[in-house]
Amino acid sequence: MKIQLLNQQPVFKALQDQAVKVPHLAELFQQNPHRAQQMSIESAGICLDYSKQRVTDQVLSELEQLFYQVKLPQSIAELFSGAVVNQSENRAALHTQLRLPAAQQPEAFAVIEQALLQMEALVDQVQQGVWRGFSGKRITDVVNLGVGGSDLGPLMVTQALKEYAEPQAKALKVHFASTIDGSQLFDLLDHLNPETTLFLIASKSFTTIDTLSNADTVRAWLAKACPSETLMLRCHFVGISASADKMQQWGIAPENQLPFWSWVGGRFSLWSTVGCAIALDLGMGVFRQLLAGAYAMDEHFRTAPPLQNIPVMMALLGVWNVNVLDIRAHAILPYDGRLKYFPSYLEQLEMESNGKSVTQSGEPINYATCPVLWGEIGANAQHAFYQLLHQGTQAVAADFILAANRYEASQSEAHYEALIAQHELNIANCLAQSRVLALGNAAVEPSDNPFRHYPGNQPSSTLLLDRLDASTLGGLIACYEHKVFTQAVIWGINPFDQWGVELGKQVALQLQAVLAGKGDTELDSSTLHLAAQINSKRGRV
Ligand SMILES: O=P(O)(O)OC[C@H]1O[C@](O)(CO)[C@@H](O)[C@@H]1O
Repeated sequence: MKIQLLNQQPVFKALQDQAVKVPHLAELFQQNPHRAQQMSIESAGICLDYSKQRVTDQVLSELEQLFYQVKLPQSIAELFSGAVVNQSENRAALHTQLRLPAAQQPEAFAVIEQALLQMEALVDQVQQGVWRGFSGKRITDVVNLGVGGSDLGPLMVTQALKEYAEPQAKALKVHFASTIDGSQLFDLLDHLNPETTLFLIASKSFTTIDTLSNADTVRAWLAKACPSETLMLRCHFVGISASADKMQQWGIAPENQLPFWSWVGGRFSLWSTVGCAIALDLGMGVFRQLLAGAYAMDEHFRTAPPLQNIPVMMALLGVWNVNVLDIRAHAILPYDGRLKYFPSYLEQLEMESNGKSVTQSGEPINYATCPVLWGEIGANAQHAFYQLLHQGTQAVAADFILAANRYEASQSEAHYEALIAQHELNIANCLAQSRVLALGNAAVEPSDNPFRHYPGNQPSSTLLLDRLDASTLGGLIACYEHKVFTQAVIWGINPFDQWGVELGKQVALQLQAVLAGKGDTELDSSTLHLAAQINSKRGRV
């Protein structure tokens, strides 16, 4: 089927005509004192305030028309129904099915709850000390070996929700190692005890060299300490993958395998058994609350009208910024130290999904798709790259993410009041930054000094959470997943494949041979010269 391109949609020209008509944000706020109330949507413990986006009522009405012209209602229904939305790989993308409450799962998806129960049993055994290492000692440390979607989600969630860890999970330390160079393992293995460490090998394909090379390194490390290979494999490795065969070939027996399925995309997989590290670190109850929060957002996405729909509005505003206002950079700015890894998580979710330049059916696209997306804890980034946001030459859109409530559990602690004061300071900083970015200094604190000139008019949205907990975090992640899907439909691309990462993997294999002095020397002079220099510096000439 030929996809209709965004710039061929009837309303696109009208949207372009609006670009020059939208006044500066300072003026928009002056014109309408109720702008923020009118441009806020709330659902599942999350409020999206998009009043600091450069839109008028006319633009919103045209974006709403765009939603219907690209047939988003049908596409959303198809996504949830398990239609083949990933056409280049001929697959459904059913991450939403993973968070449907068990009571509502149709028979065909009974495997989801079965896999969760299997994961729960494993988590219980490890947390209760029933699962033991080869010498009979209880497991004290778990290391998740995975990369991309098999690492970033669990890493981000465990960091974000540490303070909600259930009592039985607290004794266990969960670590993550992803880097192909082995540097994380190099640091970790020095401190870990082979008798008491369990490794989760998480890889959807079970072919990813980054993860398998880390797995081989720990296997060698364990083999030195453990007298029996069978015992080592049984007591120290759990495989999490969509390929039972490949896990088996590596040496992981069926009883140590946690399954998931080809219809769960890697970067959408934290809701599956890939979330095992989350359940081990925080408890199965927390993991189920995360699923419930995501489900609440799924329902909101599926049913709310476009202009009242948080993910849809985030997507439409993103398209307006990228394709009409020509803003090609997007900063993710959580004002919360617990969301340290949220920007990296979204870098994969958004850029691996929508960093595409051909349509679902393979025709080239002649407009921009995913912007460059990056981020950092907002208050820290104020002391790093905010200078560019305020006074640089790039237009940048931003998402500010903030929890209204914080430090509620530790009221009896002596330092509680000081922490509350810090939270208020943090809130004030978040609000100050989005205000200055939007309005500039003319409307805030006028000055003739050119060094103190802030042009403003940098658009941003604020995602205000009631509090950051498992439920709102689940909703927040689902919200970005649905934003990504909505944008992909508007751009006419497939968000569920990632062919762009394949060629590099292939070429790395060739280069391994070149470095070993065996490969084809028909390479570009830069690569050849670098390889020769590296070999020479390593004394391998
Ligand atoms: O889970 P796997 O199969 O090891 O893949 C890890 C990651 O590698 C990628 O395929 C990209 O190389 C990601 O899409 C994926 O999340």
